[in-house]
Amino acid sequence: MNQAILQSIERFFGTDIYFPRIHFTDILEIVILTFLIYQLIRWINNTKAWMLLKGILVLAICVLVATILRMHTILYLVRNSITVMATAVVVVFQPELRRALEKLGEKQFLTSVINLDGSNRESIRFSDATKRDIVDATFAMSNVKTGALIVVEQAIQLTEYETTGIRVDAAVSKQLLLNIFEHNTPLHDGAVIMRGDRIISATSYLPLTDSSNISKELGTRHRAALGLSEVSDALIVVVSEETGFVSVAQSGKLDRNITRNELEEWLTQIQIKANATSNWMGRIKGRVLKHARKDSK
Ligand SMILES: Nc1ncnc2c1ncn2[C@@H]1O[C@H](COP(=O)(O)OP(=O)(O)OP(=O)(O)O)[C@@H](O)[C@H]1O
Repeated sequence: MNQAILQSIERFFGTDIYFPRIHFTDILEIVILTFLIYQLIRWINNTKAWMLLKGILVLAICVLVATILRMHTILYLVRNSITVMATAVVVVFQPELRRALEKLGEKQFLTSVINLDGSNRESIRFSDATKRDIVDATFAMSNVKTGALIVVEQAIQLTEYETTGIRVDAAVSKQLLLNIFEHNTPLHDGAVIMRGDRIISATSYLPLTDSSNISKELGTRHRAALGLSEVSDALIVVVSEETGFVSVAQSGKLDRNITRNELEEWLTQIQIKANATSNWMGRIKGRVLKHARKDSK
């Protein structure tokens, strides 16, 4: 039957049709390539590389036109300046390239897929009481226009940012958050980092985004929130000192001027995600332990 279909297709196209055999490794290769291309497109979209890509496209069109019209001098110049241009691209995009390599080096890229160091997933879950405290404190500060920057850590550990601030290690409460961000107190500057139900640090310094998409009216507090969201999976809550508006940054995007219900929704989403990861890791750990026990008998 299949042979008959193949023959009629061959007759239709008037040529031999060759269907290669597909192996498991081919499928794996397709999956890996799809994942890498997707990550590359996301990276290009979130950085200045998008502008570079547009520049390269314009240049490619110019070269094509020059080739069609046989403009030899232009083609000669393009041929001879390719090495210089490639070096210039590396120099101009050095911060982006460094960040991409750092991401790989710090295992953040891999830990976002699997937990390599076996760190306790449960520790990143937070309770409903913590969620309520964050929302209450955020909107209490919003009402009186107290600036705040709250980082809710997820799967990627933020140790390098935690160490730029002052260690707190205290249970989350609305009162503590209000106290930390109170004007003219030693801990009010910078960001608070939360892990699970605990505040682990205050006055932490976060990396600033250099994205040109962010509104000009937003200053460094919002730039810091967006910057951290570009290099980690954390959820960052910002209260503007100028307007009292509450915004949330995640995955390189800033959701501005959100309501109380929307903040609750954002926090519930990551709570659900943390639970799912924890259950998934728990199941794998359970199976590994079961096998280990069986082997030792
Ligand atoms: N890199 C950073 N990491 C953590 N916190 C930062 C960072 N940069 C600035 N901040 C915090 O932001 C404050 C300055 O906010 P700024 O007025 O520049 O920002 P903004 O986005 O306009 O916010 P606002 O609307 O609250 O004024 C600083 O006092 C500091 O607490």
